Amino acid sequence: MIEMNNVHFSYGETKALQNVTINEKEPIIIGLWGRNGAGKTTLMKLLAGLEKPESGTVLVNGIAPYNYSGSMRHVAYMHENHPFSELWNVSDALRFASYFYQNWDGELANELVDLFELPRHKKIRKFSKGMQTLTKIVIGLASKTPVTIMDEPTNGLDADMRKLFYEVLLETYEDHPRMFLLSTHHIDELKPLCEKIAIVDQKTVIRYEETEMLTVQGILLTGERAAIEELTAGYNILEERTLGNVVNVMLDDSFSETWAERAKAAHVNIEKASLQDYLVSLTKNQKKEVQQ
Ligand SMILES: Nc1ncnc2c1ncn2[C@@H]1O[C@H](COP(=O)(O)OP(=O)(O)OP(=O)(O)O)[C@@H](O)[C@H]1O
Repeated sequence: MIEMNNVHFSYGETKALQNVTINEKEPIIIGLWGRNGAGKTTLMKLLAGLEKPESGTVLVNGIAPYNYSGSMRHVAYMHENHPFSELWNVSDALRFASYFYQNWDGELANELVDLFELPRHKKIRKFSKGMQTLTKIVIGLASKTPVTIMDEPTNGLDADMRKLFYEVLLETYEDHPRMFLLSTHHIDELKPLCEKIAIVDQKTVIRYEETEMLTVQGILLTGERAAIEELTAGYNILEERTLGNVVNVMLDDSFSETWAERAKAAHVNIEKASLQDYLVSLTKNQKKEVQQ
């Protein structure tokens, strides 16, 4: 479904992606996580055919999307600044989308507009940020394109609407399995939906793994310095904080029963770090290593 091999891309003199390789054949939901400026948007633009790779190959559903007029049959990209015309209301946007997307599901689009309570005749440019996001969600889901890419799909949504979005995404995915690539800065909320997660950092994809494998990573240990040092000798410490006599560290290892027992025996408090905290520490750490 998506293939990126040794892809490099620059905006003029600014290198945005280097040596990116990510391949996925299955129609699964993928989370795309990275810090600001990591390269997520550029990666999505390359997959959507909005930019041409400087070198390397980009294929979506077997086609090279750049400059290919039929690319919208294969890939839909709902980006942050979606180009809604100033004149368009929701009905206009849905009508235009129905011309572009071969598998367009008008019935689903109308159901979602009602579900999200979007006013059909108000100009989209006058919508709140959350309402604009919901309009893009309607188009992305109803497009039923084999690869649907959504940039920060929960941007501006309140907690209720985020929940509703997760529910309808899963429902439409179950009815019509296809690939979704969803970028986010906040992985903990999105991770129950995602079978795999790609982590973009320092202009490349540093990890692409099953969500299940990633979520066990990251151990928080709190206790006296001597006990912590003995327990963690030989392990990769991602972050360390000292509060008087007490040290708190995050280890780059899988949380397990064995670790829980070792910590208990050493009178050290142990917790599983959240995936978000683990990824933030992991990518901070890589930054330090690069700067050295
Ligand atoms: N149009 C552009 N012209 C020049 N440089 C750009 C342009 N767009 C992005 N960049 C640079 O490319 C790099 C990757 O940016 P990109 O927008 O892909 O990151 P991102 O992970 O999507 O960031 P964010 O989470 O902040 O949206 C950054 O260094 C950014 O400054």
